[in-house]
Amino acid sequence: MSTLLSLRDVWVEYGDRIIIEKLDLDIQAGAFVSIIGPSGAGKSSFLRLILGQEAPTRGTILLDGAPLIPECGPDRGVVFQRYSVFPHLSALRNTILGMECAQAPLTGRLFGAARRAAKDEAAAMLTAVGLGDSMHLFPAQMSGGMQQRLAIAQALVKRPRILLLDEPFGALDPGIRADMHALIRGLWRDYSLTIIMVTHDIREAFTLGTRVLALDKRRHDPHAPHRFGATAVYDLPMRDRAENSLGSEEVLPLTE
Ligand SMILES: Nc1ncnc2c1ncn2[C@@H]1O[C@H](COP(=O)(O)OP(=O)(O)OP(=O)(O)O)[C@@H](O)[C@H]1O
Repeated sequence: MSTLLSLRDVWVEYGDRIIIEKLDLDIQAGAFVSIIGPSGAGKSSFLRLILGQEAPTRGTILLDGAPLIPECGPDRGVVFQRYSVFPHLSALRNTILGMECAQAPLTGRLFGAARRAAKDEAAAMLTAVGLGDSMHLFPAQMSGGMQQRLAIAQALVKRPRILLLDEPFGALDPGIRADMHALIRGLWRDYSLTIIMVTHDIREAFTLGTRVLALDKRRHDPHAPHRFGATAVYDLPMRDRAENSLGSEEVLPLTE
């Protein structure tokens, strides 16, 4: 597997607060990386760096060996725990909109053949996430799990290579979450994605990840809590992609 992302001596600081310090990391194409760590460790900040929403205060991030441009590119998609959709648009229109913004950034609209192609692709993606029968529903008519499926469809319809998940299943019931685990594993395999997922659920991290990274501070100063930042304190290889894919239909019960 080739190296997709390289972080070298990456620091994130807000004023005099050090959030991430000296992070050195290589992420291989096709990996499913779970990120765990205590609240405030900088997990979401880490995702924002990869998404290009923020630039590191110091250090370099390379994507395919070239410096990552600090702007959200179409090669990276993201799904958050709390998902905001356009309430006045159906699932299908919400999904098409994602493509319109990517393909026609100036007008935000596609026309003619391009629009028909976008509609077909959006419909195929909604079917892939299990919303084939719900394309015409509005968000208010959908359950939390269905809305997260829609969020995943919106992210994937732009065909990103990297999918960033920020506690995507945290607000869902355990049963629904298990279904979502099977779904995300299948999509990861079928679309040859590289996934980086932040989760507070240790079991979820170990069940899904080919690699589990724990972000935390190595050093604490009780008098100056922000003097030291978090880094990768554990980096655990779990299993390879083939092994992980084998279990994609298996739904593990979650105990909470
Ligand atoms: N734009 C910002 N300006 C100042 N401080 C920030 C900013 N963004 C994040 N922080 C601080 O950085 C720290 C890390 O935040 P982050 O959201 O990355 O942590 P996290 O590990 O994802 O936390 P949680 O698990 O609670 O979601 C927090 O103390 C937060 O207050």
